[in-house]
Amino acid sequence: MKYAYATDSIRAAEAEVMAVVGDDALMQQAANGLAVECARRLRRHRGKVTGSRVLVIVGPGNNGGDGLFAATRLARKGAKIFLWRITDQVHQAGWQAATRAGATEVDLDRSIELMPTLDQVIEAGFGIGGREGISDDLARLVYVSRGIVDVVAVDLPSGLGVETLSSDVRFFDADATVTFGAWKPSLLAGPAREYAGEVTFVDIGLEPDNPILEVWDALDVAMAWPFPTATDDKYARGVVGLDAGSAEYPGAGLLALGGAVHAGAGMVRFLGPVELRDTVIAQFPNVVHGRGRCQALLCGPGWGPGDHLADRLASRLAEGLRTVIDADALAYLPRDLGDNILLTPHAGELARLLKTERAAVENDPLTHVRRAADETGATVLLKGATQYVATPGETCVRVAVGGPAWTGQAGSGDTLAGICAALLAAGLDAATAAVVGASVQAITARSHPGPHTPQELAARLPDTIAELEWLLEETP
Ligand SMILES: NC(=O)C1=CN([C@@H]2O[C@H](COP(=O)(O)OP(=O)(O)OC[C@H]3O[C@@H](n4cnc5c(N)ncnc54)[C@H](OP(=O)(O)O)[C@@H]3O)[C@@H](O)[C@H]2O)[C@@H](O)CC1
Ligand SMILES: [K+]
Repeated sequence: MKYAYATDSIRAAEAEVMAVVGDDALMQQAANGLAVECARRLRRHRGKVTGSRVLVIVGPGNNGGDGLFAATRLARKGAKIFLWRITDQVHQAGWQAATRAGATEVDLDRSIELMPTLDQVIEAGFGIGGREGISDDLARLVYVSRGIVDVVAVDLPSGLGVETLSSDVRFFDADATVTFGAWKPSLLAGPAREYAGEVTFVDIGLEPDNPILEVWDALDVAMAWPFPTATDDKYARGVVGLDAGSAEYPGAGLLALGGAVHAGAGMVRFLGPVELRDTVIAQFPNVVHGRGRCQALLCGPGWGPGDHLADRLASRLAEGLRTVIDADALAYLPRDLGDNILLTPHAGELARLLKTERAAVENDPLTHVRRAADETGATVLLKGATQYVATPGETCVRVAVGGPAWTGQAGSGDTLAGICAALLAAGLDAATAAVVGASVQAITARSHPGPHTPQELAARLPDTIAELEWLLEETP
C-alpha cells in the first residue's frame, strides 16, 4: 500500500525533520537522490555522465534549489549544465554552487535552440509550492522538449496540482519524476498521473500524518480476500441476493450474476423478475431463485426506467443487510444511508447524484467522491479508469489497483457490482469490498490483455483469485 499526503501534512513533516537536521541537510539529501537518478538515466541514454548536456529549468523556490544542487553534482561529474531561470528570484546558495561548478546561464530563446542538442532537462520549476498551470514561456519549453529529450521533473511536474488530480490545466509532461519524502496524490492516481512518467521515491526521513490517499496493490488485495477455510459452508462464504435485470435489460442482471458467482459467493439468489428465471437457469444452474436467507444484496443493474423503483429499493433496504446500490437504483436513494451501503456510480451517475457536471467529477474525483460519501452517509465507489472509494466522514480515499484501458466498456460495472455484493456477503466491510472488488476485476483484465467482454473476464476471476492465494502463500 502506498499513502499520499496533502501539502500541509508534507510541510509539517518537513518542519519536524528540519528542526533537527536543518533545512540545508534536507535539501542536500533530496538533491543527492535527484542527481543519482539523473545520472542513472544519462548513463542509460548515452553511456556516461561526462560530456552530457543538461538544461535546468530553475524556479524561484526550493524546488529550483533541489535542481541547482543536483546539477552541481552532475557538473562535478563532467556534465555541461545550462541554467534557465523562470524569474529573477532563485535559491541563492544553489545558484552560486551550480555556477561555481561551471553551469552557464541561458535565456529562453537559447534554451529552445539548445533543445535538440541536450541529453536531459531537469524541470525544477515548482514543487509543492506551485500553483496549478504554467506560463506561456514554460509551455513553449514543454512543446519543444516533448519526445526529443529526457525530461526529469523534480518532486512533481510543474503545473500539476498536488491534490486535485486534474489534467485540465497545462503542465510539464515528464519522462520521469523524482519525488522526495512523501508521495503526492497526483503522482499516484487520476489523469494527472500519466504525465509524471517513471516515478522514483527518495526517502528523506519524513513521517507525515493523515494520508489523503491509500493506493492498493495486488498483495493488499490478496491479504484482504476472504479465502474460505476447510470448514466453511455456503453461509460462511456468503449468500448474496441480486435484484437485477428486467425484461428490457436482462443482460445487466446476467452480468451481475456472473460477477457474484465467479467471485466465489457461497450461494447466489436471483431476486429479479420472474420472467428472467429461465434465461438465468440456462446460464447459471447453480443460482437459486426467490426469497430466502441472504447476507448481502445488490440492487439496480438493468432495472431500467419504471414505476415504484423508489419503493422497490426502500423495501430491499428495509431488510437491513449490507447492500450494493448500482446503476438505475442510484436515482432513488433515500436519505441517511449507512456506511454498510455501497454506492457504485460512474462519473456521470456521481455527477447526477451531486447535481454537478461530469467534467467536474472527472477533474477532481477526490473531492467529489468524498462529498458523495458525506452527503449520502454511504460508502461510495467511483468507477472509471482510476477507481476511488470514500467512506463518510473520512478524508482518506482508497484507490483500487488500476486496469488496462480495455476495462472501460458497457457491462463492466454490472459485473463489478456483483463481485462487490459477493464480497459483502462474505463479511468484508463496504469500503474493503469495494476496493478489493474493483482491484480483482482490474487485475483479471491486466492478466488477459485485449478486448475481452465483461462476461469473459468474469469467468476468469477464479484464475485471478487462485493467483492471489498463491501470492499470499509465496509472500513471507
Ligand atoms: N521544505 C524542505 O525542507 C524541502 C523542500 N524540498 C523542495 O522544495 C519544494 C517546495 O519548495 P517551496 O515551498 O519553496 O515551493 P516551490 O514549489 O519551489 O515554489 C514556490 C515558489 O514558486 C512561485 N510559484 C508557484 N507557482 C507559480 C506559478 N505557476 N508561476 C509563477 N510562480 C509560481 C511561488 O510564488 P508565490 O506563490 O509565493 O507567489 C514561490 O515563489 C518541494 O516541492 C521540494 O522540491 C526538498 O528540497 C526537500 C526539503
Ligand atoms: K518541478
